[in-house]
Amino acid sequence: MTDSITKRVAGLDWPSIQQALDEQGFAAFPPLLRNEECRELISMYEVESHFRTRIDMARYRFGIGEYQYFQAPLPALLQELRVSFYPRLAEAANRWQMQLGQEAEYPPELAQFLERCHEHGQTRPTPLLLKYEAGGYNCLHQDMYGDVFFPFQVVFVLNQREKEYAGGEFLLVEQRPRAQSRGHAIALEQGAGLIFPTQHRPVQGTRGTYRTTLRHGVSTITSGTRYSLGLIFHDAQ
Ligand SMILES: O=C(O)CCC(=O)C(=O)O
Ligand SMILES: [Fe+2]
Repeated sequence: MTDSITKRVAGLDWPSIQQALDEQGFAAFPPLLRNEECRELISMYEVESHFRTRIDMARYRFGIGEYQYFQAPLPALLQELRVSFYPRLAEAANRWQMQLGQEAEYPPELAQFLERCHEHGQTRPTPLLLKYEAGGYNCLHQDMYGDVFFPFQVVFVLNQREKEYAGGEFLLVEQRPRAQSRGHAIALEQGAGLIFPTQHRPVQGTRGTYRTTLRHGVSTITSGTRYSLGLIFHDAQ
């Protein structure tokens, strides 16, 4: 009973995910990581040698909490997640480019995309673990780390909502041109994830396609501790 991450990712309902991405810009999927895998990721948080950088969010006024960027080589589980999510998201990314009248620019495999990052001096891995305690939060932001960036990222919540923490919804705010912004608060179960846009998404209007701007964050954790795993596909400068 050890079906691989690759198999589990292939087994997600991709037609519905692609449709949700096109219609609302983001797509949640049911638990993909098992409880033991979530526990293992959480326990990695304390092992310094896994990480290249630790950020105390308050220090930069990013929020209250902390996160650490994994160091290369990534743990096998993360590498497999990044490699297996990428091709389907590249499909969506290229579809969105076409809708905006731009060229499909994302190669079909992660390795090719990372080569492009490396050519632009972006060589440091970006997958990260985040940890927030009661009172913690993550301000609305975007995660670009250089000229080259992938238009989607994925986040997983690693512990049990309502049992181990409360509050701490994932927030996504969409800024529409010449209109007020719309917010989504998304609660994720342990091991479940969300695919969301890094910066923009195309929306079909009555007079053609336009772009909205997205920012994401996390609402205040009201009790307990919340850990999450951020899967970012572009490397950083
Ligand atoms: O903790 C979260 O759910 C948000 C993580 C985040 O900002 C990211 O994955 O880029
Ligand atoms: Fe983020």
